[in-house]
Amino acid sequence: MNVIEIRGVTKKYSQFALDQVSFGIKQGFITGLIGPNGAGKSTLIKLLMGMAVPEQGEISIFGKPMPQQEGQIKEQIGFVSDESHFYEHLTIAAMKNVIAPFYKQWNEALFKNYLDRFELSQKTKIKNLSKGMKMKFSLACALSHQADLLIMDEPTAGLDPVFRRELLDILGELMLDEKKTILFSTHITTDLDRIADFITFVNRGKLVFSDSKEQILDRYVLVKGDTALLDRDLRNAFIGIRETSIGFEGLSANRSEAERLFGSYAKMVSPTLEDIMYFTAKGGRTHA
Ligand SMILES: Nc1ncnc2c1ncn2[C@@H]1O[C@H](COP(=O)(O)OP(=O)(O)OP(=O)(O)O)[C@@H](O)[C@H]1O
Repeated sequence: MNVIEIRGVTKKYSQFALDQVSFGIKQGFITGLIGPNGAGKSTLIKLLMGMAVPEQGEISIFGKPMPQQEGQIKEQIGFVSDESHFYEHLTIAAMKNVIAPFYKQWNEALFKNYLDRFELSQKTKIKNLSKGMKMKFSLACALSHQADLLIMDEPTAGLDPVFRRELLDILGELMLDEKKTILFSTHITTDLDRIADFITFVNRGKLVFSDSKEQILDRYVLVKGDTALLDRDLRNAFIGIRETSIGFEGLSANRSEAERLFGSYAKMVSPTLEDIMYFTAKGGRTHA
């Protein structure tokens, strides 16, 4: 079952357009939303959170239309963003008192539990929190109203490796509850190598793919070989290619075709998500 359905969504800014994007987010899994800087990840998340409205297309969350049923939908969403939406002059306790009444299911014991776990004091003022501490507070708030869907915009940006790993462990723990779903945008793809089940990739405002991580890594192949092997047709078989004095590396989205074209003359290796993102962004093309 899909918790989020996005159909033909278009959002235009003066210099950028999110163009006819469609995909679904499956319940019970972690989906990573990836794309290079300026690809449209935050714009997509803003549309999901009702912070921007699409010019075309439809968004439904838990089967309800967004933004028409925004209030009900948001009860079920925990939102974590790297932009702080808190009042800087308030303490954690005072800020919590502003946030908690918005949620019917706010659980004070759970909130205190997360503050202890994240080593945050209720008395600290928001303005005195580091970036990582703000992220922890934001996560504690998102988790304390027992939302079934966690939407996180670049949650690991600016975090040290220790807390990054702790955060990924917490997300892994949450997934033990099969009803929970996490959508997590990042350009640090190694975080997703660890925990994501599905990957949605946007590039220059277009959807490149939205698929299970296994299927993606089965389909794509990185071909490495001598540049003398390449002619124009073979170059065009790649989504993106990098040539150096010692040879070429090219990404193909069709493993069997690459094997047919290059046979044993080139080396085939499995790409990482970072390779897929790099070559696609460099090639500048979208592909199915
Ligand atoms: N309110 C706005 N008005 C005009 N342009 C905007 C607005 N919001 C975003 N953009 C533009 O839309 C493009 C996509 O931005 P977005 O923040 O969605 O990208 P992103 O994938 O989240 O990038 P990053 O990884 O750098 O955060 C950018 O070129 C940005 O300048």
